[in-house]
Amino acid sequence: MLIEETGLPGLVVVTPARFGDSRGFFSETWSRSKLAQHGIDIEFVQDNHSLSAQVGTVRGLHFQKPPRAQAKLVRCGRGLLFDVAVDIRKGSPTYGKWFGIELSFENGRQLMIPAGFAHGFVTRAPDTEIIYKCSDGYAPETEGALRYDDPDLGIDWGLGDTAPILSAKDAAAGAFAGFDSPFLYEDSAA
Ligand SMILES: Cc1cn([C@H]2C[C@H](O)[C@@H](COP(=O)(O)OP(=O)(O)O[C@H]3O[C@H](C)C(=O)[C@H](O)[C@H]3O)O2)c(=O)[nH]c1=O
Repeated sequence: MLIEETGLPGLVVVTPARFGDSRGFFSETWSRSKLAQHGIDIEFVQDNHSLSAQVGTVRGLHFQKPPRAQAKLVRCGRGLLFDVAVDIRKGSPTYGKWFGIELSFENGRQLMIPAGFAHGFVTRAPDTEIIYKCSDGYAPETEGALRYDDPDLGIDWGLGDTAPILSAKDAAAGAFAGFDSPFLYEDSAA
């Protein structure tokens, strides 16, 4: 398992080993003990899996507020996506900064997103499936959202002039300016 830093504290790229043979490959896509050896000990309680049929589908930027905040371990089961995490932990040295990475079945990469980050992605292939583990269950009453194209976040989704496919919820998401984050850096780092 390879762990790579991203420049945003706590946000890392995880690439599990793949054991290839004449049949294909085997990979432990999640091992609590192996992650714990790298200081990442999270009890995941829910797996999510979504399919986005069209290229240019944007889901996000979403988070659940404490006490139902979710850490996520994100991977791509099929297709290609650009996964983005935004540090929204007040007091963080990288508050308001974002990191993005292409995840695909082929590259086998995963993004380990601690609580205190907003999460979103854009699809770059048809019929793209995202699969991710969450450290708390679904609590819609605690959900928050920020606009994917917020000028203060300045995320480069690689959409060019293409208008994304958005849910009504995401089209109505709030601005980062004036956002009163419920996350404190020390809380997330705890
Ligand atoms: C998140 C979630 C949703 N749902 C139901 C609620 C709706 O009937 C339907 C679609 O929900 P939503 O439009 O919120 O799904 P996404 O836009 O993919 O939201 C997710 O997208 C970003 C990328 C995330 O990181 C979050 O996990 C999550 O916010 O699934 C559930 O039953 N359980 C759940 O945990």
